Amino acid sequence: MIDQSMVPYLTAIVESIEDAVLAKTFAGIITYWNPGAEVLYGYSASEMVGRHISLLFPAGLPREFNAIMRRLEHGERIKHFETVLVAKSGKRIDVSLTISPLFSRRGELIGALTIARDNSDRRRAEHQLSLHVERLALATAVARIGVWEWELSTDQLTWDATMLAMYGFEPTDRITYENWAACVHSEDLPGREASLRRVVEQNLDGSGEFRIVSADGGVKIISFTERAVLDGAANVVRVVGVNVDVTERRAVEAALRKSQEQMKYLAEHDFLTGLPNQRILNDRIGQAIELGSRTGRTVALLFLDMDGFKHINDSLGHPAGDKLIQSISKRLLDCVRSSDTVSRQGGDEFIVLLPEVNHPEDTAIAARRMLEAVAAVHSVDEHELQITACIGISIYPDDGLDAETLIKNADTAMYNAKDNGTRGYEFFQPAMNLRAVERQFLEEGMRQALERAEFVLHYQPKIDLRTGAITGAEALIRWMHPTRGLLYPGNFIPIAEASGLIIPIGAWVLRQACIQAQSWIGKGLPPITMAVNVSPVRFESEGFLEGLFAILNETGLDKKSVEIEVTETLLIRRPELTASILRTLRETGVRIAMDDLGTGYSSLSYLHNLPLDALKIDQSFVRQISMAPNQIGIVSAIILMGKSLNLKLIAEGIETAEELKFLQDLNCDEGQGYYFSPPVLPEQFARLHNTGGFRIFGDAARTRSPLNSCDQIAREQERDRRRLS
Ligand SMILES: Nc1nc2c(ncn2[C@@H]2O[C@@H]3COP(=O)(O)O[C@H]4[C@@H](O)[C@H](n5cnc6c(=O)[nH]c(N)nc65)O[C@@H]4COP(=O)(O)O[C@H]3[C@H]2O)c(=O)[nH]1
Repeated sequence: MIDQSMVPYLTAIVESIEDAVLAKTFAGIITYWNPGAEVLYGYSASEMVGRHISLLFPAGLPREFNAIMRRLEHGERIKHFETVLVAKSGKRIDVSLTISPLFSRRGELIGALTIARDNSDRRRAEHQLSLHVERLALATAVARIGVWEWELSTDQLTWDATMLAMYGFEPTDRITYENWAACVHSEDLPGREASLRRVVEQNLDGSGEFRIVSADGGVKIISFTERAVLDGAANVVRVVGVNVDVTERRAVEAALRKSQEQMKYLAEHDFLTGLPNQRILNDRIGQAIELGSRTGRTVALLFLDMDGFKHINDSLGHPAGDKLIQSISKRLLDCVRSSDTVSRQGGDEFIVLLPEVNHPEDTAIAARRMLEAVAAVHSVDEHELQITACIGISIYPDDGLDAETLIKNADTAMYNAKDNGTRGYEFFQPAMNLRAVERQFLEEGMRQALERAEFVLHYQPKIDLRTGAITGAEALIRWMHPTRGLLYPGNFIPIAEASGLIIPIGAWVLRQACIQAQSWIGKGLPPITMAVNVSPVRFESEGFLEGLFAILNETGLDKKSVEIEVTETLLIRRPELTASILRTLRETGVRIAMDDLGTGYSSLSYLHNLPLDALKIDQSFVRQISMAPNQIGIVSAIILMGKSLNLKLIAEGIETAEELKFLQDLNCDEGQGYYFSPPVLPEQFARLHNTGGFRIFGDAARTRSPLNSCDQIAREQERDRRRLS
């Protein structure tokens, strides 16, 4: 029994605790309601005392109520009965109830005392936990993370559904260590078992990758992590682990790696030939220089450029041009060692790096080998193509200490090789740089020379070698350079050709020559043929014919009075195109002369296929008449062949009476040369023409030039020329 004196204290305790305390009769009528109950349920004591407890029940009496009452009748105390009650606000509250029976003095059950504790927070926490667990399960399923446990005491393996699916097991299959081991790739099993041993025996975490082989032979790559679970005495009792199927990820990574490698390759190699590009070449030159500076070895750089590649590309199309470049690149690779680098600079340019050269002269051997390899016939589609190349060579350390200088100097040497055109390769010499600067200077000047009217034409008479009459004039360009004085074509035409400036310059020459011829006719001079040199570059340029006809129409000169002098190189480079352009020209009446005959490499035999009017015998052959009489057979042969093709023969550069006599004897039709007159200004030419030409006697030795000053002019020009070259 409770000491009555304690009642106030007990009441104070019950009134002050946070838990809800209520007393009710056996019939369920509330007889006591503490402040904690007011807070929990929202009802005040006055509202609840005398009311039935079922007011708090969500939907009538809970099923367990009667059972609880029975247990209370037996004097049992109900602990932690969890249920849901409804507060005044209608909110459902999770509560944990402790219900104690209340007996009368006579021991009859008269009611119950209930202590309710708000369980909402704990429930929420539990709910959150179960959500986490669910999410984790979902995440492991989505991420295809398989989870497993190995209970060491029972040797029981537990796998989740992802694990089973990963290994191809059915949910009903019994998983044993042996089943698992049978799935592991035989090469990886020892490693896996060692890892498990380390976990079990040494409590060391394991992780890594291994392969499993499915029943159909498919291989999966599995990433694993495993760890020991310890008991209170730090003994390993369980091993838990996760498996992730990373097969696809590894495949994607491999594909990504491959595409990155491909991108790197493309960034460093020429797409057409697969050769290293400029970037890699620069690196390799840098490495070679570094090595060379330590070992004292020389490094050689060969700059190759194809001759006339553009024409092959234009006439046969880019696909054929590309195949030719590929064929050339293979040949070049065959010429060098694996330690050498062949790189393509774009277009038809290649650079070959020989990182270790004992003697610079050895490079000449390599260069000759490359020239031969390039020159051999290339089979491209149905075509048998031939192409030549020029090579410029620079040597480290003599010609430069860095990649840029070495490349620039090899390039300069290559241009010199093109100009000299004999061996096909040239070693760089410092003087070449001066020439390159000079070329640059002239090219820049030439760009303005047309506008500033710095070009002039001189005219050299062509003479009928039987009568001495002037039959024509050859227009020859000169450049009145503002600081250098009079420049001859040899000084600037090659630069104009290389830069393309020859196209406007050539058009100017033609227009000027036609205007001059018209002007002479206007002054009453007998009509003559006006010969104009046409550079191969211009001849092959787009719109050449249209431009030429436009000028002829514009100036009104009779087409039959115009003679185009073309060189043999055209025939070698693009025989079909050349023949077709020449035919069109010829049909309109324009005359065509083949210049510099015999200086190129063409076979004379195909000349009969071309629509020619005249052959010009180069002055080097004419010179042989007086300088090497034993070799004059070739002049006779050219004349005889020309005659047989019904072509007019014009000898160039006649300087002596002896040469003239010889040519006359061979029935050469026409000639020009200092013996008669050098190229002269238009007024001088008009005066010459006015006199009716030259008196030619049967005895050539007595032939006289009508212009006393001719010898003088020729001498002065020769002097100028020597001074300039
Ligand atoms: N030693 C010697 N030389 C003689 C004699 N008679 C004439 N010559 C020179 O020989 C060259 C003949 O011209 P080419 O063979 O057409 O050779 C020309 C031609 O290929 C080219 N050329 C000249 N003018 C033009 C032009 O307007 N356009 C183009 N594309 N080329 C031109 O420049 C070359 C050189 O022209 P030039 O310096 O004017 O030199 C001219 C002329 O002055 C002689 O008896 N002895």
